Amino acid sequence: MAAVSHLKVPNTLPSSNRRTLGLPPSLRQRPSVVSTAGHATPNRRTDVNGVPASSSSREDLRIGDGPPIRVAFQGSHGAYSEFAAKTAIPDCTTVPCRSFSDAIAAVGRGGADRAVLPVESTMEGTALRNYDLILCHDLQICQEISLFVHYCLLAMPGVRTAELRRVISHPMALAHCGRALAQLGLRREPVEDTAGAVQMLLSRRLVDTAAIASPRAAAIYGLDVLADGLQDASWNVTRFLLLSKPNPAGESPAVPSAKLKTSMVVAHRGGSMMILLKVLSAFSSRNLNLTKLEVNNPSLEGEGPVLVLDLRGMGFLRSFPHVIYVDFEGSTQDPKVQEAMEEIARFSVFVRILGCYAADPDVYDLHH
Ligand SMILES: O=C(O)C(=O)Cc1ccccc1
Repeated sequence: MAAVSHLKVPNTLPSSNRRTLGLPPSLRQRPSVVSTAGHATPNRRTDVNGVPASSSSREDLRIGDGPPIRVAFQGSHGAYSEFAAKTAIPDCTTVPCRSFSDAIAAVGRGGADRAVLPVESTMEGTALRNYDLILCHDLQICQEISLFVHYCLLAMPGVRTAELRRVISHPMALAHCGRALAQLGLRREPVEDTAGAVQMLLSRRLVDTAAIASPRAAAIYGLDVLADGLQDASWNVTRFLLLSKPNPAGESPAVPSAKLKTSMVVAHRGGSMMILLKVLSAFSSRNLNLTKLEVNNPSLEGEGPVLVLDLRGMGFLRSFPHVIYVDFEGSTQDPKVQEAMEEIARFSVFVRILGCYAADPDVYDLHH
């Protein structure tokens, strides 16, 4: 995906979602944070009907009356993506994969039922190239989950900070802890994933190297936590999407109580600002709330056009220099949404719905 300039529509959460759970003041003004403290699997919010408010009914129907849902993730056990999967579908079985592409391929060949991908974080918006993968494959977005990510500095038992010379972790983790790592004077080396970095410390018995990973990874692999909360920003949230094979009828999830959300990509002929205004108008004129609006920026060097799989017929990849990513509250079953889509189709080159799923504005916190 071309680098995306961040014209982001702030997350406007309905006031009813603003619940705090005794969190430090710095988090109070944010969306509610759901505590997972002390739970083998995170506790779940349910609505008045006792229906888990944020998972689609398909997941809950399968839980208890069929084999566990298998969720493929990139990394090793203890990776943040694995925790995101366990938070989204507590009874799932996780399937570690070498890369995000492998996680998607696992769903395509039936080795997993879902793939979970980190797609954006509060620190640098959609800096992750995982939207490319979603656009290039025929999977659909079926669930979202946001994690408050705590980065810890882990080292082999007994190693002291003064003995460290370098630190290894997933590129995003290294980026999110830039200030702290600069203060520690450690040389940063990116590896596949955070839990994989921990395994590397162990397998190579590295005593001059630390890893940035989750508190869970420290517990799983028995490493010392030399520091916690290394992230530069006090509010460090990563949003993950769960992908599944398209449901045959293409219908929206029958989720009785939660708000539905739709993600889509709009390709256009250029003149982004004018197109942007038209997209905004198509929704605002119908009181449809956007939760994400980002445009690509093909003028940035090294950022080519965006490849999108056109699902019509046998499916073929198309290349678009100008695209806009939109998430909005509502479903394609809603007549007002259908009117907005028809209006957008009139001035764009191509529109693809990436998925319709239960909106989950809460932020799940590993620690609290
Ligand atoms: O490497 C991991 O643990 C991942 O799951 C990728 C990641 C890295 C940093 C924040 C969120 C997800």
